[in-house]
Amino acid sequence: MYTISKQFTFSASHQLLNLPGDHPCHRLHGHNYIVEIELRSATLNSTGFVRDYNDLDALKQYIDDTLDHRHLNEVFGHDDTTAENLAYFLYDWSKKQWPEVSAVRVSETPKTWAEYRP
Ligand SMILES: Nc1nc2c(c(=O)[nH]1)N=C([C@H](O)[C@H](O)COP(=O)(O)OP(=O)(O)OP(=O)(O)O)CN2
Ligand SMILES: [Zn+2]
Repeated sequence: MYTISKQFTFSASHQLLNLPGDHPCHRLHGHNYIVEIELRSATLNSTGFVRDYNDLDALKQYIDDTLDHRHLNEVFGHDDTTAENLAYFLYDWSKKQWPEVSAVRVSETPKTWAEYRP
């Protein structure tokens, strides 16, 4: 099995309003998010790729258009704007574009990663 991955970044604000009021993440704050998309395949195409990394530029465009420099609670229309939910949201969109997508990971801080992998 072959696995490839590519990272994308965006900046956004959010508030986890379902946390207790004294939790720091209840307050308005922002992150420089890192999104990592993973694709898997048992075979390679005629070029020797699982898929050309350049094909994934559509995800960069989607992230720029929908998430970058936005308030995530407004984008999603709810207050559970967690890294887990972001990972699922971006997995769901990406899987519809590229069937080889196997997981999406989201980092909010240098020490944290959340992953959605069905
Ligand atoms: N399972 C999750 N836990 C938390 C999430 C999340 O999305 N999933 N999000 C947050 C906050 O939005 C933010 O990411 C804070 O994370 P945290 O690691 O607490 O960041 P800090 O910099 O404050 O932590 P240090 O321990 O000082 O590094 C919270 N939890
Ligand atoms: Zn946060």
